[in-house]
Amino acid sequence: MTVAALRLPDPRPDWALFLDVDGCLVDIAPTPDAVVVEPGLPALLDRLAVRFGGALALVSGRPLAELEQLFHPARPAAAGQHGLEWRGRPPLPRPEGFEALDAPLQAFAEAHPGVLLERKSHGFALHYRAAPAAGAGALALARRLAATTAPELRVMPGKMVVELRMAGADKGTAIRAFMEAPPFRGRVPVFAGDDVTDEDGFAMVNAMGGHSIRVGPDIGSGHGAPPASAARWTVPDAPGFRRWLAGLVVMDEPAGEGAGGPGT
Ligand SMILES: O=P(O)(O)OC[C@H]1O[C@H](O[C@H]2O[C@H](CO)[C@@H](O)[C@H](O)[C@H]2O)[C@H](O)[C@@H](O)[C@@H]1O
Repeated sequence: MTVAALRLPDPRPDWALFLDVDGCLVDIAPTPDAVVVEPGLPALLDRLAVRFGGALALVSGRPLAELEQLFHPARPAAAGQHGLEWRGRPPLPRPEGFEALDAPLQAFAEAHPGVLLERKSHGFALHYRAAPAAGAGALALARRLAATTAPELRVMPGKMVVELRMAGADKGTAIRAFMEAPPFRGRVPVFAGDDVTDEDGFAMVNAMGGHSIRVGPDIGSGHGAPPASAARWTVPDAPGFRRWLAGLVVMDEPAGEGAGGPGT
């Protein structure tokens, strides 16, 4: 099993940066719309994009429109909804049974005070951060709906959330797609994430000879024991990750790999 190293890789100008949003670029907040973007962050993203030859992308579970709103006036490359949504590409058709999910999910939210239903164009998220006892029920409901009503949807537990999203893409396939074209092609992929939903991204950059960075210790979804993470590097928290990110703007010329490299 991989054991994440307790430090971060030495930066190199030939990196392509892939960044998760919640829990990395912004701290986890009580509700999705309560997150706070640090005032200098949009400008930092712009400067990093320049630093890495344009090879910087957000890879998030959030819809693209929200990413653009959050980081305005910066508008970095981005894949939304866990790799299902791409700027400039026609939206995918909605999966069979999608509309029929709204009513039972909304009924669950109404029956469990504190549970919040987030609607996306190709998925739903039942947030139970304010009602942790509802987590098991939310997961059971999502599994039942996926099995009986919408077979193209996948159940994906995350941080105090159960997501139902269309199959066919994930953060790993999103990173691979970015890496197939300029300005990403030929670079070393580096992906940072904090949640179990980021594991596909970690596995992909590992397979491509890149760096996987886990932000924070609690990669688990809250459902049972935390799964082992494929990430090879780790940083204790999101503010620490953002400090490291800020340092990349002023990095020296190629330093090579740090002594010892990541833990294995
Ligand atoms: O892939 P990400 O960019 O990390 O997005 C994952 C999900 O993040 C949001 O939910 C999470 O963050 C909220 C705000 O901090 C928090 O309240 C919630 O408990 C977390 O699960 C977002 O609402 C989802 O749509 C994203 O898929």
